[in-house]
Amino acid sequence: MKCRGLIFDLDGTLLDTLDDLAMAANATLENFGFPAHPVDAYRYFVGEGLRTLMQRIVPGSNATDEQLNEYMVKFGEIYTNTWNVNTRLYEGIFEMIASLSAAGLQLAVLSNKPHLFTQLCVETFFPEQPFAFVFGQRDGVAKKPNPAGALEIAEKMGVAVADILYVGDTATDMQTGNGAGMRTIGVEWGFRDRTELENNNAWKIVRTPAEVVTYAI
Ligand SMILES: O=C(O)COP(=O)(O)O
Repeated sequence: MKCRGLIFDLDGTLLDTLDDLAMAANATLENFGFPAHPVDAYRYFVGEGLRTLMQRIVPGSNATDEQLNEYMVKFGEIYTNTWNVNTRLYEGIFEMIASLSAAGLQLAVLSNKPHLFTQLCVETFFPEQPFAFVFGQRDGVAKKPNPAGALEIAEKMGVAVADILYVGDTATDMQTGNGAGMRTIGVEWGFRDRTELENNNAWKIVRTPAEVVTYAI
């Protein structure tokens, strides 16, 4: 075994959530009379949690906390009903998780998506519950790239950080894993490009989920 545990990012790594996130965010903008953004722009808007997403998509940069809270509530109302229209596992993810799980490795998800939506996504797409720990953004825990969530998972797994692979698709993910002292794997099928992963010191960069398995087992 080349590691004892793996932590996965969710949006852009396990699940292609881009269309549904963009649709709900644009519907939120429309609700408040703001212009929509092209779906591809959301590749860069998403990644630092829901509050930051709202800050990035509304015009100007002077929204108050109260306004941001209102936007977040509206987004939540919309996304609750529409999160699963086009969302799907990336090709090869199901098989990758099945192989890692069958090998007895401990698996976890760590996302900046709100915690309840993270749990909903994982429960829906992985009904066989291969992940021992599933954490989205939670009150009281610093979001990624702060390594707090990754370190908490390592402790709960009872595995040294050097024996954990952290897999994600963005600079934030590479910074999180590296900051926790884990080896980071950047995935090319996600929201961002290879250069971003290189510039943020990915230990390895992979083109397919099957390659992750070769670094793990
Ligand atoms: O919803 C977000 O902001 C990002 O979610 P992720 O951490 O799973 O990429």
